[in-house]
Amino acid sequence: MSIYDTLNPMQKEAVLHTDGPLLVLAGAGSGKTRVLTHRIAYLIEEKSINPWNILAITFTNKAAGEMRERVDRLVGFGADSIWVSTFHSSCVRILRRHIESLGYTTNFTIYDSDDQKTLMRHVLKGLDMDPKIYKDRAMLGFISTAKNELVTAVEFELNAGGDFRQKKVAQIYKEYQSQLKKNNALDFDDLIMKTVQLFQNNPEILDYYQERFKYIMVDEYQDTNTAQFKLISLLAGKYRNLCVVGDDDQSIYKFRGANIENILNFEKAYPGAKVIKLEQNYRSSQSILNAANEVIRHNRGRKDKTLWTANEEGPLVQFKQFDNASEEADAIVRDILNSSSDYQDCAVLYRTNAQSRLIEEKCLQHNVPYRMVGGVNFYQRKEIKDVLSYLKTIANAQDDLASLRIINVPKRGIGATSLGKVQAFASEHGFSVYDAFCRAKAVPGLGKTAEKVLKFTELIEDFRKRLEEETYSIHELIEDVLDETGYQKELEAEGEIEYQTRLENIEELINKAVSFEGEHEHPNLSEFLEEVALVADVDRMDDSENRVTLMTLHSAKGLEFPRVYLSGMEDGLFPSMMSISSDDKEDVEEERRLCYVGITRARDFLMMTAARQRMVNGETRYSKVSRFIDEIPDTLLDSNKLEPRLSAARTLDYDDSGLPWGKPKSSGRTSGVSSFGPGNNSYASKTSAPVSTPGFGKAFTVEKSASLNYKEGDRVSHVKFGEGEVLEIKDGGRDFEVTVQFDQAGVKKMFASFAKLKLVRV
Ligand SMILES: Nc1ncnc2c1ncn2[C@@H]1O[C@H](COP(=O)(O)OP(=O)(O)OP(=O)(O)O)[C@@H](O)[C@H]1O
Ligand SMILES: [Mg+2]
Repeated sequence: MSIYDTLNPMQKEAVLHTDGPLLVLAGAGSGKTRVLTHRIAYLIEEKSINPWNILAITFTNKAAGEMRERVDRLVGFGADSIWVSTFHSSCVRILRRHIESLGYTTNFTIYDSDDQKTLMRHVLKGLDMDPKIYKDRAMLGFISTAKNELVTAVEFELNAGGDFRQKKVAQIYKEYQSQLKKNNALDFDDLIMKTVQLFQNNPEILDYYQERFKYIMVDEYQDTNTAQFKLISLLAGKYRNLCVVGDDDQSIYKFRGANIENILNFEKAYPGAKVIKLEQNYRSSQSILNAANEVIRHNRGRKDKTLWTANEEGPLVQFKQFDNASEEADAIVRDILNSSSDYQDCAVLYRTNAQSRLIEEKCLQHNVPYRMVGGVNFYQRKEIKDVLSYLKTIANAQDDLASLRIINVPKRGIGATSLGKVQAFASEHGFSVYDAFCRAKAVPGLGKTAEKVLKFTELIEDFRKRLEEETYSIHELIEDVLDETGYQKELEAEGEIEYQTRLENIEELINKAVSFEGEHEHPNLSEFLEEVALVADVDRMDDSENRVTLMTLHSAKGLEFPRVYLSGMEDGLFPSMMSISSDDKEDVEEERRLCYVGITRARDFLMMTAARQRMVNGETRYSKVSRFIDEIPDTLLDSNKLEPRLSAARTLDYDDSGLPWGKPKSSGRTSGVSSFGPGNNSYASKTSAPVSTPGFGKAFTVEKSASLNYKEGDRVSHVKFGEGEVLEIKDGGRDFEVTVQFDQAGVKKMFASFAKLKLVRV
């Protein structure tokens, strides 16, 4: 039996249609991604296309890796010469070869959102603009939107006309761009836009890539923006062998400039295009698919399509409403424990990153291993950014942000005033900051500080020399940087817990370097930094371990899990408050698509949950059940939503604002939430007296430390410090502060959620 026999007739048709434009427009789980992988195999095996001539674009690096693996399995050879990568990674590869024609050098740095913010603040300061009026995030937002639409700073200025504010933004955009250039750096949006410019200005380079990529495929096409659309149009312009697959119902990146028209107008942009629709879902049970179809049916302005499945009916979709978010999280984790599923088959999805904290805590409490995708991105952590800044300075002397970040980390007695002088000197002579550091003696007024600065540059130069030796590896470099710069010593001085966590993070970076070295024949530092800059959050998921996955709905796109929990189904959270209060109806529709994405990640089992009461930004919010739940007929739900339920109140007490909380769900549609705050109940206060809960006329007492499974006087154990006795547990606001007398390590004070203490049963 050939691999193509495992496809249904429509899928097969899509695989066999290799020449000319093709759009596969189909709902979730209908095998779009599978069509792409089989198509690649078919091109190579049956049509004898050179793998070298194939370009496949995926949405995340993880998806790229999976696709490569699947193709590898199908064809068994040649897969490594196919370009399977994200838009950003493909553009980086192209720019690394050709960017010089745009006036950058090929060792350019890629700025992440933190770097962008730092740079923006610097720009606003330089332009003497009030950061309260011109907020860095808003300005970066305008610039990003412009870039996604391929609008340059100059065009932006022209478009601004007489509009005062727009003119100011134009000025900021211009300066931001010139600072990027000065730092030989590109932001993420630049990667696409510069590649488009490169192709537009250099027909011979475009021609080279058109010849190279004779067959182009794009997954998740509904989330491409104008710049990406242009890029693809340029590349496919000559041979038109372009196959895109997507689902207009899963377009969830409008806020990043995704243009749903790209998919809806594909036939206009590519006259004669073949369009194939797939209607059979292979992923989900009938119950799950029914619920998904019901929700998405409520969107207007969509191409009508109904998915069916031959899969089993499976259990009804569950909906459970809890009194508060802590109970919700607790119930989810308990349900995972009670199920017979492997941890790795379970995913907990949420609308906002902030929701993950409670779920994480409950996992820790119940000893359920988990991996969190997103949240505080590993690479955003201070110590990681510090070490990477050293590496960036070593790799690229033009990266001012990096050099400025570490010149006085660890402390070298080089103050802000001295740095001001160096920067002034640098801009006067057109040097990078690092080059100015090297000429510290010539910087006016630097005095004795010059020596200190030169010591730093000597160190950097020394590292560079070592790197020239072939036997010297990146992970050795990191270790030497930690040691010889005194960075590690300074960390040690911060206190045990801080030091341990930070060091563990750095160790993880070293591990990353080691595996990078294993994967590359000639590992080089710039490439390592590039790979690190491009790891989207979702790429940190490691399938090899048996862990529950916690992730936002956005990062779950394209993935599937046997058992899915969709948490926080509350109006005001999901759909978000912003979408509800927006004048644009389309905003709630985008949230609804996100809900559809969430539901359709599940294969066999789906539980949706809501909390009546939740802390949001330090305020207690009382919410009604999400309208998306209302949209699913009761017959399709196994639900407790109509039963007013009194909490078992194990862990929390409630604020006594005198306001009703979470009225039992009414049958009418709701259009918002009430937010009362600030609440006083992020955790119950230890000293709190029994409080009465309005609306229920019943009082309950709460034992604060109930959410920890140990108390003062108990024996506990810690991964690093071993066993000890709990001396004190204090309410530290967001977390408990626990003081422990360890047998070996002495007295330590730590936050409960970080310390991960385990009760030792004696
Ligand atoms: N013809 C088929 N026979 C058996 N299984 C299939 C078939 N087509 C797809 N599948 C399976 O169905 C699941 C969903 O397929 P795939 O991920 O390709 O769907 P998709 O349309 O890309 O979904 P999404 O819209 O979520 O990205 C996968 O587990 C895939 O292996
Ligand atoms: Mg897919």
